[in-house]
Amino acid sequence: MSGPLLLVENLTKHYPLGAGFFKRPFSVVRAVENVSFSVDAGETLCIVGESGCGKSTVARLLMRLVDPTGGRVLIDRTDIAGLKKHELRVHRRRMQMVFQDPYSSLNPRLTAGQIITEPVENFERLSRKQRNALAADLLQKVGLAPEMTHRLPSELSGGQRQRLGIARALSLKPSLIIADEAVSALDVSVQAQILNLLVDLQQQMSLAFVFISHDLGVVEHIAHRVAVMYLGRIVELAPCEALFAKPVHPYTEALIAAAPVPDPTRVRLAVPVEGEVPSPINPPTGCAFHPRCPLAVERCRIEVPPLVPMADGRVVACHVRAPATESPAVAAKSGPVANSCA
Ligand SMILES: Nc1ncnc2c1ncn2[C@@H]1O[C@H](COP(=O)(O)OP(=O)(O)OP(=O)(O)O)[C@@H](O)[C@H]1O
Repeated sequence: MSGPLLLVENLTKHYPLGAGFFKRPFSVVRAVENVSFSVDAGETLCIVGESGCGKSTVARLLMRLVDPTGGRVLIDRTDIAGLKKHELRVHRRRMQMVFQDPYSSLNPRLTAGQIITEPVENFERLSRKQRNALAADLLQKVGLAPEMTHRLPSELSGGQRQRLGIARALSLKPSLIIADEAVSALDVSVQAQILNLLVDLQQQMSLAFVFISHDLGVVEHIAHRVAVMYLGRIVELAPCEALFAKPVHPYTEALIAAAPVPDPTRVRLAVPVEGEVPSPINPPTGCAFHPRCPLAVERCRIEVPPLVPMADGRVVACHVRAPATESPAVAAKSGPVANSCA
């Protein structure tokens, strides 16, 4: 098959707030604005950004758990907006979701074996023998012992529960997994085990991931490419190594500067960004980052910067660092740092 597995074009989601005369909303939350990206088979795209920048809304739009205000999502060139209910159900086999909190997303009354075979049984009848064989295979794939099949979620550790969530997501043999803060609730050592598991599974099964996280340490471990979101928009999308070595957008630079640095030899970048993310109900004019940006000029207050392609394959929306009218090969002022991208 040619072309990307997932193609997202100008995706927009405005949530109406309240209802006045003629059911007109009082205002809207501009959760996602004109977001575009693609993901190839076997690739991991990470979406990062501070709380409230629209990451989870993108995940929900990809799964069509909410309908977009504008734009479209194509999986294998099929626009998911055009699918009827039964077609969507079949299509959803190809995309599965792994959630942040494996405890609340797993039915506490079902055993591990029932939890992981349930998605398949929604589509086809399985004999007891087939069910047991499927459960054993999936448990083994995610590094859990076959004896776990009779355990309830409450009898498992956080890491084991997340492995179970991953096994359930794998049961329908998807091409794409959307993981929303899938390791955020886990201890750092367990996080590393789950991330390594995801990378192994990706290699074995040519899985693609859209991996949503606010933790740059996690992102650096797993990403092939990274999309940085700020107040509903992508402000930089770059190959992982390039992004960590030389962030171009001042917001990306500030996020990396604010992240804990486990390696003391690693150079810290500029000063962390100060202040809060503005409200998506009444976002700033021009570049939404300008009130917090140390580089902001008059143009930033007036015009929304377009995403400009750079020479190294990234796109950046910044009037100062990637002006639309100038040569795209504008380099960030920060020096390179060591990194460990996937
Ligand atoms: N159903 C909804 N109705 C109204 N506003 C919503 C709804 N869901 C999300 N929002 C708003 O949309 C914005 C983006 O939320 P979203 O959950 O996508 O952000 P996020 O980056 O995933 O944040 P976090 O990391 O805290 O989960 C926020 O301002 C949020 O309050």
